[in-house]
Amino acid sequence: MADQDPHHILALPEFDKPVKLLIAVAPFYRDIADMLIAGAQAKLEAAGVTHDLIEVPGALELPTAIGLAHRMSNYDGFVALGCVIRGETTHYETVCNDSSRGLTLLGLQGALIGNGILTVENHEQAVCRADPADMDKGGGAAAAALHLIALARRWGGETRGVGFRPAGTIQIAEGTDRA
Ligand SMILES: Nc1c(NC[C@H](O)[C@H](O)[C@H](O)CO)[nH]c(=O)[nH]c1=O
Ligand SMILES: CC(=O)[C@@H](O)COP(=O)(O)O
Repeated sequence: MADQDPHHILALPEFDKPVKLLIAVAPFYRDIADMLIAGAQAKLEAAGVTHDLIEVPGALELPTAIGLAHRMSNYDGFVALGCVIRGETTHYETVCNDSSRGLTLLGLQGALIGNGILTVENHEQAVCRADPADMDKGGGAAAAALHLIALARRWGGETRGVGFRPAGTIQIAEGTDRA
């Protein structure tokens, strides 16, 4: 059950200022995407935060879409949702590795992202991981984004538009505990 999933053992952070996230979805498998969305939306609602939702064709487009939103809008964080199922060729490795690495590189540049892209061998594996009543990976990705936003607010003030600051230059926001 989702409650047993290690990604759900941290209590959701609480925020004293509004938080807005972007859920970016690659509905290559519509049924799986809908379950991931439901899990992520439930988690964000439980945390009392708002969100927008966009869709792109596939997982390979998720880093580009999130990068655009990070540069051109003012979301506090992002949830990337998708499902990659192995086919006959090596394209699976490309889609998995490049979508994941793209999100990681964006994270290192200051975009606060929870990665809910499933990389599985078959549809059955995807269903139990996407199901909010089972492993709830969509909810887990949303929770991860919220924890990163809480960290950013603890150490660096508002997250909107915050970029990656070299070590030693982070401004400690008034009233927060020093890191
Ligand atoms: N095979 C899967 C894909 N493939 C499509 C790529 O993500 C991309 O949209 C295309 O190469 C055009 O750039 N995408 C998934 O999300 N899941 C798959 O299983
Ligand atoms: C993960 C994929 O890109 C997959 O759908 C491609 O299938 P195939 O390797 O059979 O072309």
